[in-house]
Amino acid sequence: MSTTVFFNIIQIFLGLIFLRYVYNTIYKAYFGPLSKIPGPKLFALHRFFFDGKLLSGNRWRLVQFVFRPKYGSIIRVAPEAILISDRDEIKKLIVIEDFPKAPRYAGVRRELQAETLFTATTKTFHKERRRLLSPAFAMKYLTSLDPLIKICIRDLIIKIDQTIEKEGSNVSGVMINIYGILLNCALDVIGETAFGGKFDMILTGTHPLPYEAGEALRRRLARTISPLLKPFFGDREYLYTFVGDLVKKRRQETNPSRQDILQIVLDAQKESGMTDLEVFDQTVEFLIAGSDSTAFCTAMAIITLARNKEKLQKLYDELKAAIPSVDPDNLPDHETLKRLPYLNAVIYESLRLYPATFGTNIYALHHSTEYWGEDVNEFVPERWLDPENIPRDAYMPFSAGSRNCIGQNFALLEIRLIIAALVSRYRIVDIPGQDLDIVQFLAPRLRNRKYNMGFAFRK
Ligand code: HEM
Repeated sequence: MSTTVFFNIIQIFLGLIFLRYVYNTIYKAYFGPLSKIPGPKLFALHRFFFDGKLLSGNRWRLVQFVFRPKYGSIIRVAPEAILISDRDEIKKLIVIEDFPKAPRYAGVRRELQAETLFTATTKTFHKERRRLLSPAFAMKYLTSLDPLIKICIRDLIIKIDQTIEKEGSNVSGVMINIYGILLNCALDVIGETAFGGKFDMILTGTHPLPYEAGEALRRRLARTISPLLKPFFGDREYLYTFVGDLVKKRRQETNPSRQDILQIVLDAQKESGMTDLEVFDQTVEFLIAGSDSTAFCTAMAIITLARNKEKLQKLYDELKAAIPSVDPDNLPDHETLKRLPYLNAVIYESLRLYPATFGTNIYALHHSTEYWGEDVNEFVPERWLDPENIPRDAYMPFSAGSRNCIGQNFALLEIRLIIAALVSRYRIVDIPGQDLDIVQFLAPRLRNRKYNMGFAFRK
């Protein structure tokens, strides 16, 4: 066979493969089982169009403000992806049918096969891992983590106090980057409760571990684009060494001094035969799942309060009656805080307006006039004071069903303590003219991790 004929055959062969691909793509988009679901037809051709929009961080805006009004509560956004914001359909999917998570979650694993609680796609694995780790987040156990969380809130107050004392305060107080400082606080809290000690992010502003955990996540996501990228985006050594040393040190203690999340994971290891790498994966996962999300929610609650002065005053009045004074060595008691109706109402309402969710379209569920009424976009904590007002199944800031957030009580405890401490101790003033530029890559956050607010001591 001549070379020309050989190349012609190869060309025809490749041409046929290409045609088959084009045919399948078009067939799936226009005639496949999902073709009846409304959505942008271009996006139905290839996942690339929807994924590509993620790079700017503004994909959530496109979904909420362009697609949702145009296509309704069930939208096809890729050949095999739909977004749902109808409460009955969401419930059916994640509670009643309890569908497993999509295979794409594997992308954030260390290795494609290395399942973790958050990324588990196998039901049996998830059930067992959840059973093993649940004690770390049980309400009773959280009470013993309370003093560890307070160590970090103490730092938060000391840091803000020092800034006010150093810079003096004018009418609107000293400028504090509320988002930055609350992110540091959330990182310190996970450090203190799951990594044997806070990272001192609040006091020093830097520690390699949180950076390295974020870097590992970015590298893992990059690897999902193509396995060929693995040599360029491999994991770095630091995380493994840090966690490895920590675990070794803890195991050497005959009578572990700290009953923290790390200890629960190590106890679970004894019971289940988890490998050291699995212990590593699980602790790093808590850092990733629990820091940006909690920081975002706490910061949005404080910012929204400061923008609604009457509500801020109402909260202050409630706190003042319940906890007369707050200082670094006298922080509010969570047992008292969890019973304060307006504090809880503020937190629930802020989580409604700014949910830190992934997956299904919870943002649209929380912003639906059909469920919440005409004031859906307003900050109305009062709606939470009467449980009858809350629409059933239309509120899921921590998701629902078997894959709901294992850390939700932990997060609520932390958010209550922080908001109560800040509102009781400081006069907090919004500084107008700043953009609340929310971007979402995995969880939502403020674009530059920055929002300045005025802080002064309350008289
Ligand atoms: C306000 C703060 C938080 C919010 C809004 C939040 C929200 C969520 C949501 C919506 C999910 C479901 C995700 C999905 O379906 O893919 C989830 C799962 C999870 N969250 Fe959170 N979370 C918060 C704080 C935390 C904290 C503090 C931790 C741990 C220390 C944590 C650990 C986890 C884990 C491990 C899962 C996976 C649970 C499972 O699949 O069984 N979260 N979270």
